[in-house]
Amino acid sequence: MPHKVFLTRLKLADFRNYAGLALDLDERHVVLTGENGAGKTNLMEAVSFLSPGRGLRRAAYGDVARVGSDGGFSVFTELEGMDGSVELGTGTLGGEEGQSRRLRINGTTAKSVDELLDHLRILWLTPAMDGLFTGGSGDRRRFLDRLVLSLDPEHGRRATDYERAMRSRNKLLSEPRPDPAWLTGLERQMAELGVSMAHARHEMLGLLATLIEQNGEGSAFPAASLALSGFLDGEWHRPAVDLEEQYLGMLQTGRYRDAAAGRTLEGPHRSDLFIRHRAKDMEAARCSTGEQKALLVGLVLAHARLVANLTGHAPVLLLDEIAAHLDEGRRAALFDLVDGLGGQAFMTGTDRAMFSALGDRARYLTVANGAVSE
Ligand SMILES: Nc1ncnc2c1ncn2[C@@H]1O[C@H](COP(=O)(O)OP(=O)(O)OP(=O)(O)O)[C@@H](O)[C@H]1O
Repeated sequence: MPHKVFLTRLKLADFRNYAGLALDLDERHVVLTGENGAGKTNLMEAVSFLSPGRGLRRAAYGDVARVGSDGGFSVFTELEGMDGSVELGTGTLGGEEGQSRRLRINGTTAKSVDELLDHLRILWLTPAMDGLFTGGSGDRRRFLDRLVLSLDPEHGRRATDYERAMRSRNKLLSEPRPDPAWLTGLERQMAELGVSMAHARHEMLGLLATLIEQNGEGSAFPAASLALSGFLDGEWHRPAVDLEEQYLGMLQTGRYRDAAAGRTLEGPHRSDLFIRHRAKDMEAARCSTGEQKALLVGLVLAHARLVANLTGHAPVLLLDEIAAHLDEGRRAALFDLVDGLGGQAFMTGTDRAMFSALGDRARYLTVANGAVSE
């Protein structure tokens, strides 16, 4: 059984509709119920800020700070974490400095919010992800990159550096006579970063596929088959150095075309994740709404299991409105699966009765107007 990571205390200040909140928790799951607009998702979003990035809404920090506050917000937690008990505090100061998020670990300022990954992994599933299979490829790439990031903390930096090099190359190509040495330098950077980014994505899909294979069919949630395509397809058995040279060559021969297009037309930023319902052998986008939701739940649970297996620590799960579209049997099966992962899960819904199958495995809290009560 993986080691359990759980929040024992959560404190918010000026976070969305919470002027202030202090909540003591224990190792049980947390069920948040309340009317629409009460602040359930906001509370989950606050927990999602205990991972690097902009949280489960991908929000601008300025939007997160409570309207009427001075523009900063904070999220503080005490945690039984991957490295023992720890206090984590994160937030922004507002004003000019409001754009970057600070992190303090046991009262000491950390170099980067990436250090959160030393203490916990957080995965989430929200209604906004319902369109994952039918929406644009950017959403699926981001979804995949979050999966990779949960196991490989370097992935985020590689992706950011790749994007930065690509933007510089695009800008340089828009100039009348770009410096070829500078261009080659940027392209070499893109080749190294791009290949290692794509490599990490392929590796993640391979691990996930093996885990899904081992678990077989027969769960309440269907198994998915996953494939990445659109960048160096069929080449991933070759050594990374060869692939870097190949991509570098593609960038160099594509300069005129990319200059005309105003963007880089080939690279890992163009690949797409193809997801199929395995038992039906049907692409996910063509499955029914309910089937898509079940596939997504299955995928997130498989990923959570993978994180638990590989790190030895079960991730904290944020499941927003997860029970709403499931029948009673599926709901009970979901709760058993979530509980079986061995981590702490936060779940929201409008009706407490929907969670009855969880019994005393969860703590039940009511949210109203940015306040939480038993
Ligand atoms: N920066 C902010 N300052 C103050 N209030 C905010 C801010 N951002 C959002 N809100 C408010 O927070 C409220 C609660 O939103 P939240 O998404 O948490 O609701 P919820 O309980 O999950 O509801 P639902 O069941 O409809 O999903 C909304 O009324 C919204 O207007």
